[in-house]
Amino acid sequence: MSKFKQLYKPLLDRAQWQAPEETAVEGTGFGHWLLEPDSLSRRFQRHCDHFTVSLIEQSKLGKSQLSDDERALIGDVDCLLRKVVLMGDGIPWVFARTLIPLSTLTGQESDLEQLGEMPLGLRVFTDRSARRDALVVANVGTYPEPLWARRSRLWINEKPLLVAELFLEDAPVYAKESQSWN
Ligand SMILES: C=C(O[C@@H]1C=C(C(=O)O)C=C[C@H]1O)C(=O)O
Repeated sequence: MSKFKQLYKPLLDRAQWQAPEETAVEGTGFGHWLLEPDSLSRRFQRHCDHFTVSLIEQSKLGKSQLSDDERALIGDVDCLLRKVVLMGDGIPWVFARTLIPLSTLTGQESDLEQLGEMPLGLRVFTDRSARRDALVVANVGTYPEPLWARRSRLWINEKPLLVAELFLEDAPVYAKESQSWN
């Protein structure tokens, strides 16, 4: 099992998700990253010379293994599970876990199963129908070091997928300059 899965999946599993307005993230430097409505991948590309995705795992997840939260957001459906690490200039920035209902992997979206190390967001957000909702955030760090995560539902051609992202220690979201609006 990769160190990323061993280290980071438990952190996402125990996240106590909150709506952004219930937290103090809005208007902060890191908040602009956590609340990014467009593609995070596109934003990361602007903050490094070489943005890459490393595929950690891709497998089928039976509907019985969904959490109640997940089931409420994407339905009681079998899914494709995709786990990746997003890297800027080779430095791990985000651990991401995505649930794509098999019913979303149909028609024009059947290619999502063969993404490999192509960033999911660059594929999804090229579609004019793409939108993000149900965004929640959580601090899964240990005081005084925050470690922020977010989860949101993406829609493409009115079909959902659920993305959870853990912003790792070296991500630009924690950089001093991110305190400015950008
Ligand atoms: C949804 C996006 O895609 C990003 C890339 C992912 C992947 O390649 O699996 C998963 C989550 C995101 O961090 C995005 O760019 O906003």
